[in-house]
Amino acid sequence: MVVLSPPALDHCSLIKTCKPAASVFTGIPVIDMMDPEAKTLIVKACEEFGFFKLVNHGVPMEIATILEAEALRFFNLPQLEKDKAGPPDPFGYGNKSIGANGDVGWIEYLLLNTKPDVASQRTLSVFQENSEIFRSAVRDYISAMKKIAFEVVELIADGLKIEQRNVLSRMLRDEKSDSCFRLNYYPPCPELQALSDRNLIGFGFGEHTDPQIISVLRSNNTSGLQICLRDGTWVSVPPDQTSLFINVGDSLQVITNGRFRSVKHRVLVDNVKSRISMIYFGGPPLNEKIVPLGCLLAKGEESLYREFTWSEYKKSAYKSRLADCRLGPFEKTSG
Ligand SMILES: C=C1C[C@]23C[C@@]1(O)CC[C@H]2[C@@]12CC[C@H](O)[C@@](C)(C(=O)O1)[C@H]2[C@@H]3C(=O)O
Ligand SMILES: O=C(O)CCC(=O)C(=O)O
Ligand SMILES: [Fe+2]
Repeated sequence: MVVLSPPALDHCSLIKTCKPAASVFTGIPVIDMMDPEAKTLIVKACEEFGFFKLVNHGVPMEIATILEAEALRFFNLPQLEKDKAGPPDPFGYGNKSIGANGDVGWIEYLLLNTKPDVASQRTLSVFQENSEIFRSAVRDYISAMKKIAFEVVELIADGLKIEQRNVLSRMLRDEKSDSCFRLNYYPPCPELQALSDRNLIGFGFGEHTDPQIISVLRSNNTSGLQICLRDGTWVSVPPDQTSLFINVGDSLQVITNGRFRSVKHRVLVDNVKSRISMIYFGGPPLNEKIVPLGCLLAKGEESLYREFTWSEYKKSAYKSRLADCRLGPFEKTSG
């Protein structure tokens, strides 16, 4: 933690020392969803990076553009109005505070339920005139993201040569699937200018892995997202508002017995540009057992993890800090 002289930064907890800026990475796997080889390339990307960019995905850009405009309209409302939609317990508006265990970032967000016509609808109606436009934009976007997530995990099953291609998608398709949706807004942080000489970087969202099976992310054209490569190097992901980015989550790491790795990622803020991102987190039903698929285990290979349900994992994950290794307590070696 760095203590800065007032009045520049009353939010100095959001600023951490950092090694020199990560380089822009040109090696992110790009998967064309229409490519007949997509299934094989997706598996390779999940093994090597736990992350890839999806193009030719067929989601009309307009759906994202409309939602982005509505979200910006919300985040530009007076603070008192936005606060009416909070706190995020579990769904609602959040500001700087991430989760319940002391993590902070230079961020505002809306956490929403992915089930049509429930909490998210109420959250969105609290504050806005014409909130039906926002609600329907959220509904349309979530429904497009669900389709993509189902297809991606079915391609994964194909690529892994699993006979039952719905072995993963059935968990996301289940009406009890515990998925969620997040709209993140990272306002520009002008004070960062003064800090750049001192090698200081502001975090919008600190490093973490996503706990679910798979996350589907779309952002505007502002950079900030970084991923951690297998060798521990942090690299910047070039933004691309027309593409979708897929993250392997902790649950998929377990289901593949570590063959896929959940990707560590984080978001840095910019001093002039705001970033907006929208993420669908595809999770299993609460009572689902998260165990390696038998067909993926080689003869004699044992699970690296003790058996647990998504409900148990989620309970434990939500007690952790962002940067914690959430799978640690479930690894067999840790007793
Ligand atoms: C600090 C936390 C925020 C988080 C719950 C947690 O205790 C650890 C995981 C965090 C995370 C990361 C991915 C998603 O953004 C999220 C909604 C999730 O499911 O796990 C967040 C949680 C959150 O913001 O509440
Ligand atoms: O905003 C982003 O690009 C990533 C945010 C993120 O990792 C999250 O919400 O879990
Ligand atoms: Fe994340």
